[in-house]
Amino acid sequence: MSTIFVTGGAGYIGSICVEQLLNEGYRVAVFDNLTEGHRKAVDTRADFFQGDLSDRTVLRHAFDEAKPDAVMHFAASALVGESMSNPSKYFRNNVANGVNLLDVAVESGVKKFVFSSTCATFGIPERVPLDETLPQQPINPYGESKLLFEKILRWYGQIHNLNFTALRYFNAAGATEKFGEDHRIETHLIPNVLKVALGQKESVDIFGTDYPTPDGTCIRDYIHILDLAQAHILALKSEKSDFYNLGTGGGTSVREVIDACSEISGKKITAIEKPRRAGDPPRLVAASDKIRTELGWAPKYQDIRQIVKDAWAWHVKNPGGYGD
Ligand SMILES: NC(=O)c1ccc[n+]([C@@H]2O[C@H](COP(=O)([O-])OP(=O)(O)OC[C@H]3O[C@@H](n4cnc5c(N)ncnc54)[C@H](O)[C@@H]3O)[C@@H](O)[C@H]2O)c1
Ligand SMILES: O=c1ccn([C@@H]2O[C@H](COP(=O)(O)OP(=O)(O)O[C@H]3O[C@H](CO)[C@@H](O)[C@H](O)[C@H]3O)[C@@H](O)[C@H]2O)c(=O)[nH]1
Repeated sequence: MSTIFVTGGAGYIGSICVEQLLNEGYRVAVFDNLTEGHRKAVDTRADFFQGDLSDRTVLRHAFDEAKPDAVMHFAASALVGESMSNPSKYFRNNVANGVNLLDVAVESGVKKFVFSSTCATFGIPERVPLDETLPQQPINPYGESKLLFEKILRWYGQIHNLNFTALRYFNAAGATEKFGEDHRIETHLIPNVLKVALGQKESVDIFGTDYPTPDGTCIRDYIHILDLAQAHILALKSEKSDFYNLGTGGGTSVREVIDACSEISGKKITAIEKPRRAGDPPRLVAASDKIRTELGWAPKYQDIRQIVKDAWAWHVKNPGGYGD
């Protein structure tokens, strides 16, 4: 049985990947500083180490105890908008702290590293859907920090013989029965719209209605968290080091997301048109042929309403999130 060391395993995507890894029979050790994550989001079957990636001593201690075969690295600062006002936080956490993790992983003899990268490494793409051959020219510090780490990972792979898979996710969404999305300050579109449906917020903002898209709002490729988790489990088994774009290939505008949330919840959603948010590309949709062909990935959720349905079910059951 393999042991997977999961950084950021108390966060939104990490917690659900941990649950799916455990369901597949892996042993899991979660490492998280709980700045964004929640202790209750850590599956009770996993071991938990509270610590910060900047602290190599604590990190080494956790590796010594867990003795992992592989690392999944979800921990990061991950908000496009915040990165435009506080770039330092992004370069420190996503680059410098990531190098700490790589060093400890290599010293501990880890052979496989799976990294949460992002479509934000591409910036404003020359064409859509985005495949892996497009140039990576980020337009925000968040995307730049993830691109820097991709480059570092390639060097560590080559020099230290570390097998890696970098998954460039598009927009993660949805929930499982037990785990869902609960950020202390919620900036993401779907949970914010659902808060309006729950009566916890009066309205949701639409950031920008003058984009060159059919309805003037930004288009994103929303991928169900379970499809994302499946890609991670396939990546663990891959012997080839590589970079993959990970999305469904379908694009949904901000207005379409709001309509889907209204339909699924049966509630009227008040939306307020606001200026563009800095750092947002107009349209990001994945071409995921490479991961489908090479790793055999096959997403089960293609319809935004199915994704919203699972998110809504979780929010209705947990109106206060994880309650901390
Ligand atoms: N949410 C998305 O749509 C999306 C899309 C593309 C890529 N990603 C990437 O996926 C990963 C997970 O995203 P998420 O939405 O689950 O974010 P999240 O904020 O919910 O989870 C991140 C977790 O990492 C922990 N963490 C952060 N810095 C840490 C540090 N220095 N030491 C220890 N723990 C630390 C936080 O406490 C949190 O639990 C991130 O790397 C993000 O960049 C997310
Ligand atoms: O209240 C809101 C929140 C968001 N948006 C818009 O909705 C779209 C999606 O925004 P959001 O849900 O904040 O996600 P992104 O900014 O696209 O970023 C997510 O998706 C990226 C990949 O596209 C990841 O890299 C990031 O980590 C993750 O936060 C964007 O056009 C936003 O401008 C609104 O109009 N109103």
